[in-house]
Amino acid sequence: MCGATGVDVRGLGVSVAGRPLLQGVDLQVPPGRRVALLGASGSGKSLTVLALLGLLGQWFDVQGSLRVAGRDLPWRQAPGRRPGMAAVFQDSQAALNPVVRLDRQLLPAVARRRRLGAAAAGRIVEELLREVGFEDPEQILRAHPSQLSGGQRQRVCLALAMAAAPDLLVADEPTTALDMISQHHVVEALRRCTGPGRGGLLFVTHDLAVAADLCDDVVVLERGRVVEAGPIREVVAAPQAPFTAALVEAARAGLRPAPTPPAPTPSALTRPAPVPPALVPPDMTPRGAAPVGVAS
Ligand SMILES: Nc1ncnc2c1ncn2[C@@H]1O[C@H](COP(=O)(O)OP(=O)(O)OP(=O)(O)O)[C@@H](O)[C@H]1O
Repeated sequence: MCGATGVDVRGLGVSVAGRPLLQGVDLQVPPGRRVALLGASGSGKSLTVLALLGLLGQWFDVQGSLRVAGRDLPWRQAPGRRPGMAAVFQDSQAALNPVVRLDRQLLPAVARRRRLGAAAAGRIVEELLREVGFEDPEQILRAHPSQLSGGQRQRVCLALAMAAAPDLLVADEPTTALDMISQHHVVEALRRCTGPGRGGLLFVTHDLAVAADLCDDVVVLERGRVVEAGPIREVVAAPQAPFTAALVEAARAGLRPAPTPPAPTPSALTRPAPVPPALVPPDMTPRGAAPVGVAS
């Protein structure tokens, strides 16, 4: 549904009681492209997402235009009515009913969204769960949300979002509360569900390393304004805005291995845990520095 033009936000401004919160935000997500929306806490990422999904409260004044597949859309629309869009949020616990088994949540939702009978919906649910990385979908379907880890719950939410076969998936800080291994599984699931030949992705995060691993482009927000935008590899290699340069430097510092401990024979307890290679985008390692995850 996003057609050849995808999603095109121009001059988005949001204010409340005359106080500007977003100003002149431009954001494009071409079909099948993965775009990171990056910014510090309070920079305006969530407001941008809410505007995109049509979910901003009436008390916000909104300016600018939103075109999806060449069609102008209003800034407010009833939940679930945005054509071609689906979303996952940070709090996967709140997105699922904790006291209802997952099969009783997923099957009716998929049957409704795809207009299928129970048997066909069951097959689609299994396919979706496999796509987000579950080898045994039946075991997941028999579980209650509280029996899953945060990362597993997030992938269930992703499967549910993909039931709508969205042209644009909005993932609002889906990995923020997760440990590195769970984060890796969620990132790989997002990679499988979006990209060329699939829908586009708007990946909202404050983590540049994860964004660089997953996304093609980046839009950097600072205090409600876009301070940098472009292909993420170029931005990481040569950030123009001071804020982006600080983010790149911080990400590099965070990814460097800890100094070698003084003990002559380092044990597993004194060594930094190895980072899965897929979590470390190659161009985040400064020239001359040891690759992350390789014990020095
Ligand atoms: N309902 C509201 N009323 C007034 N100000 C608001 C409201 N919601 C958000 N803001 C302000 O808008 C700015 C952007 O908030 P937003 O939640 O979009 O930031 P964010 O980048 O998503 O931050 P975080 O990463 O912490 O979620 C902040 O200064 C915030 O205080």
